[in-house]
Amino acid sequence: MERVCVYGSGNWGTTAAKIIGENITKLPNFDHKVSIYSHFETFDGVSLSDVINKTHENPKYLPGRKLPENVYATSDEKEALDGATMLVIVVPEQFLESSLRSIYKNIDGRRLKIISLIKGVYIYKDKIMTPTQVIEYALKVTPSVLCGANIANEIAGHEICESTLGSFIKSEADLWYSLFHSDYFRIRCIRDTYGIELCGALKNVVSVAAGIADGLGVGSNSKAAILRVGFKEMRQFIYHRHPYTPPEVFYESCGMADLVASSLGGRNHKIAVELVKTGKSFAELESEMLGGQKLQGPMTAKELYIFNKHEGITEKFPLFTTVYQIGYEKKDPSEIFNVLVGLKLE
Ligand SMILES: NC(=O)c1ccc[n+]([C@@H]2O[C@H](COP(=O)([O-])OP(=O)(O)OC[C@H]3O[C@@H](n4cnc5c(N)ncnc54)[C@H](O)[C@@H]3O)[C@@H](O)[C@H]2O)c1
Ligand SMILES: O=P(O)(O)OC[C@H](O)CO
Repeated sequence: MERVCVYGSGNWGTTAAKIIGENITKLPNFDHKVSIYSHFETFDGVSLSDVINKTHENPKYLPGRKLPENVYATSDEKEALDGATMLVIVVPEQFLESSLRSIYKNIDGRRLKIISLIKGVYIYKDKIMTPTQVIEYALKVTPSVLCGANIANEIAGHEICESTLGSFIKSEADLWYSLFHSDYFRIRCIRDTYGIELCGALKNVVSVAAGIADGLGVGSNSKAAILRVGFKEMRQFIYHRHPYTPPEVFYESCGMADLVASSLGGRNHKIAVELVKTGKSFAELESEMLGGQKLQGPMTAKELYIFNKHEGITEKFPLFTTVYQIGYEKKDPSEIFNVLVGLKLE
């Protein structure tokens, strides 16, 4: 019998629990109860997990969407993980390492099947690592990954979309597929994880660039040019790190589609528009506008910059570098268009 725990009760974590809670009641060999680990916080003076359990709604991170009654939240990690065999890790990248230390302590050496829904990267000295690599290092399992053009609020409203499930273990991919795939959330599986995750992280930087372009009030042609350069830098960076990345990674939901969706309606895009209009910092805008949700794009731009500088390759990634400089070094936002340069036949 499999038992599922969703680790994280943010905007996407709550939506993932909703999808799984809806699907799981049709699946034999699964405990139909799904736990959500909710980092302790209060909402209107009451513990958020108590509010979720009483109202079947997460009013802080996914207001207005009912969760199925078989989904329950707890801020007691031991309770959330008790008996779990399958773990969905969906915390903002800034909390992954501390979360893994707690998970390690609370699973008593059990080997869990894990899937990461996180979009971000980590720099350790001269290495750049993806969330599944960090999880693998900490918990000694090979996680799968789910990543795509997946703006949580739309999926919670059952709007049709696709997502990419990456795994190297077919039996686990089949289980994750049965938990996530539905009429409105269409899962396509491929044999990869790192390329998929790097797409998910890097597109956040490109969607910041797209937001900067929109904040400057430019038209569709200019924005499309920024997306073209961003997509090119994503491919170049991913092949630089993982030369054997399967090409379909770029053409599945986790690649091109996520880049487009995030650059039209994601949080990174929205905040970047305001950065240009108000001159405030990403940190100020995040706390003023996101109600506790976390931005990943600016952080990833900084991590990429540190890594690329160490490798001596910042000039090969002018868009990634310029996003970092606008966000952290007060470069003028209009300089984003300096990444569009002419090209003559050789
Ligand atoms: N929201 C989306 O549309 C979406 C879609 C696809 C992927 N993602 C990715 O999913 C991941 C999680 O994003 P999200 O939208 O669920 O979260 P979110 O941005 O809503 O973040 C808030 C979460 O952080 C938790 N938190 C705050 N402080 C913490 C701490 N000290 N330790 C642990 N947790 C803490 C909060 O409890 C809450 O669950 C991110 O990597 C994001 O890029 C998000
Ligand atoms: O809202 P964003 O910018 O964090 O993007 C959310 C998802 O990654 C879209 O797929």
